[in-house]
Amino acid sequence: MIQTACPLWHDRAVSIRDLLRGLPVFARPLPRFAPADTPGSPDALFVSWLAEAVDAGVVEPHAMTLSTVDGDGLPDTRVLLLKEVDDRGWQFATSAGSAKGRQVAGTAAAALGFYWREQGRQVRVRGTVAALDPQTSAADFRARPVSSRVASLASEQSAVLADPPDLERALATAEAAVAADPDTPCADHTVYAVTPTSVEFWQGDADRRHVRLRYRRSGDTWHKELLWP
Ligand SMILES: Cc1cc2nc3c(=O)[nH]c(=O)nc-3n(C[C@H](O)[C@H](O)[C@H](O)COP(=O)(O)O)c2cc1C
Repeated sequence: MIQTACPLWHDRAVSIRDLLRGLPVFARPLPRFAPADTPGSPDALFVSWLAEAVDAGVVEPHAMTLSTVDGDGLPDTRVLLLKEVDDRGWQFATSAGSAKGRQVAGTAAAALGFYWREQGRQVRVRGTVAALDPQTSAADFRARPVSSRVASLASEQSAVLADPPDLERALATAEAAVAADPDTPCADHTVYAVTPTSVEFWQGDADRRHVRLRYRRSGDTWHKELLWP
């Protein structure tokens, strides 16, 4: 049985429901968003929002949820880091053999979600997803810090870890391999790109007059539309 030092919730005087209802939301100064002044493509607006998030001190503004669909049609989601946004799409790096890697190999569709809470901003990206060329993945792997390369080489990401010492042994083996040859490649490490078909920018407002702007792609053209909050 797993022992836990966490205090049990029912030792507290307040119910979870009451605690949740009492939590404030958007109770801070939030930026204004004028959809009329936005660029023609969502990438340009995303990059400018990202820069504003960095300037505002948002913690890990490049952390995003990646949602995928498994072979039974069941959605799955997890947090990843955004690696790049360019004309190849919105990129992330992971193990092709992981759960998400297998899911996108089966269903090439994905959604990304960003939440910059300090600014009350959300960005949603929906589209198709594909692995980039192996050279891009290899270059991305080489550019990672040693500890990240060792971790990737050692990991059978998402497989069941039946015996925790297996992980220590795999890390020691990977560490030795990288020490012997710093350019040890990792065939499993893959950069994927999401090609968006729609991108929504959402600016929260304390009075619930949230502003939503969606870009929808039709062929090579982006159309912009406002959505009811
Ligand atoms: C802030 C944050 C950043 C993360 N970045 C990555 C990442 O860039 N790549 C990755 O494979 N996993 C990353 N993870 C771990 C994933 O959330 C996830 O646990 C892992 O990729 C296995 O997912 P899967 O079993 O659905 O394939 C990150 C987790 C957090 C909380």
